[in-house]
Amino acid sequence: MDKYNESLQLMNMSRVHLQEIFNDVTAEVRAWHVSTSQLLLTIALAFVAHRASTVFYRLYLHPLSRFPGPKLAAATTLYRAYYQVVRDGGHVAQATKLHEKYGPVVRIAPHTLHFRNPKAFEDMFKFNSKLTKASDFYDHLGQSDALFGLVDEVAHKERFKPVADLFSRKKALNFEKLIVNNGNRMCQLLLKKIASDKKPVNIARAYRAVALDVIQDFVFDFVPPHLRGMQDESFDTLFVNTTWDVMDWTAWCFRNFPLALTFSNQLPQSLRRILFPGEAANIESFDAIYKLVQSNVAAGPNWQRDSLLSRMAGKVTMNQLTAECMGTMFGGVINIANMLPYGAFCVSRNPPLQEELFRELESVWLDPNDPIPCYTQLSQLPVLSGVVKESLRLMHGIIVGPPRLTPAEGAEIDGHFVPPNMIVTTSSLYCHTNPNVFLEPEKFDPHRWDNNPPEMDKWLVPFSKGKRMCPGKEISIMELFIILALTFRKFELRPAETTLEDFDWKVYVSLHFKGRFFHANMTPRPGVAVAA
Ligand code: HEM
Repeated sequence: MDKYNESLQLMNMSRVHLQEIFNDVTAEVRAWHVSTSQLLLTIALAFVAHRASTVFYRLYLHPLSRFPGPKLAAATTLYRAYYQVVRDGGHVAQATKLHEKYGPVVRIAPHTLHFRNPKAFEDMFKFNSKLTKASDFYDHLGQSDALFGLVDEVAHKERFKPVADLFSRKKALNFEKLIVNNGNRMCQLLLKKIASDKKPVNIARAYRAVALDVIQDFVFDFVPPHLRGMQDESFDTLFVNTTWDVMDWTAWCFRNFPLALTFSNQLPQSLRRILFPGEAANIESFDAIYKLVQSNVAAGPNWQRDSLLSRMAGKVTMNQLTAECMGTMFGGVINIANMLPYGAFCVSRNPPLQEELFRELESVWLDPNDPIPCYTQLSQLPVLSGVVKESLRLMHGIIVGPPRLTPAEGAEIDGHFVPPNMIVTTSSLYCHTNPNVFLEPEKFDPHRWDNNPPEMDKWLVPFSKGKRMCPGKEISIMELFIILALTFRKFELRPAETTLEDFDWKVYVSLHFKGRFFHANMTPRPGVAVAA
């Protein structure tokens, strides 16, 4: 609400300011005895001349003009905007097509080069890279003043300090109990649902809800029941819905046309829901998270547990704290809620693989009503490890790259010198589908990971690489192991009206499925008991 009022106030101030400028200009013009039509014509001609000279500069004189690519993309960002907004997150697919035509490096926007060779990923994200985050990408996500989007390395280091060891491997292991508790609750709710309703289960929704509750336990000190993901067996709750709904074309629209955001800010929420559904969901989440942060902070400093919020409260402003909590909450849900249903679908559509995984789990976990074996033991299981790695590989993590800015001295990327202050980008997609490393790369094949081939491990990069890689890697991998182990030890799944085409994706920050949520007929394995 504060954000809304602030924007309204800003708009009113700009309106008054514009009116004053208009009055001044009109008075000046009258003094010169120039007619309004003459003035408008002059302005229009000046505008056209300015645009034409900009296009000329970009095409023939710009530091990137020697790089190949469509002329339209070199001339205007509208080319990229078209694929992002109108073709609904289709720009990575288009960049891939452009690479087929123009080779491994393509100019996809006036100041941006897109690279395809995995070596470019290595050069951009190596630990000592001098490239920095490209701010416009993070600004439009509302993360410019949060860990995810802070460009300034010193400011980022300061912000990360209080939470650094919360993400460490040792602390991640302490977090295992919370993941197991949430996973057990998901299984109990699924059992209840199956017992009361013979229809296929929307397991994708259940996975989104469990991922949400796990990350909430990491981020907040406490979360009231009405904001949890797993309130009941419908898994149909505010954040379960908004973490899905925010991922639509509106984010790209506001990135390319910031005025659209100003316009959207003037609309009542009901109209915004129709015109800009993703942004409406964003506002709903922001307001709810802001209040949640406020109530958590008010309850401190006698925190119930060690959390991102308790570590940061008092060290940053309320707006910064809300952006941190929101960014980490969404980051912790969106990818895991892609990987779990995709991995579970690929296993369940392959009955011999499902049986093999079940037998492997049964060998270390004889009675399904006993507590799940510890993560260290699960992580030694080869079939389960292969399933987790294939889910990570084929869902790609943050598939957009994300974009980086070259330093003052320029940078060498995949053998090309890129001048200073240019944006360079690539995608984990090209590392994960490189046929020289992954034979038949499109195939979900957990056994390709038998014997842990180091070359394949090196190119598994959904969490990115280097000093700004994902600090939530350990927690995420542990979560995938535990939730998939619970699923396949306790249930047998058969896909219901879900096909591989439902997992076709478009691109926002991570990928977003175009089809229906994964539904499965779920049968409890023999001996699985519903808790009283
Ligand atoms: C499978 C799940 C996940 C994937 C694939 C993933 C992927 C990524 C990637 C690729 C980045 C780097 C983005 C960039 O370069 O701008 C990133 C950053 C980040 N991730 Fe994750 N993430 C996942 C889960 C999580 C979880 C569970 C948490 C929190 C517990 C988390 C917290 C963060 C934070 C705070 C950053 C910003 C790091 C920085 O710039 O300092 N992520 N994530």
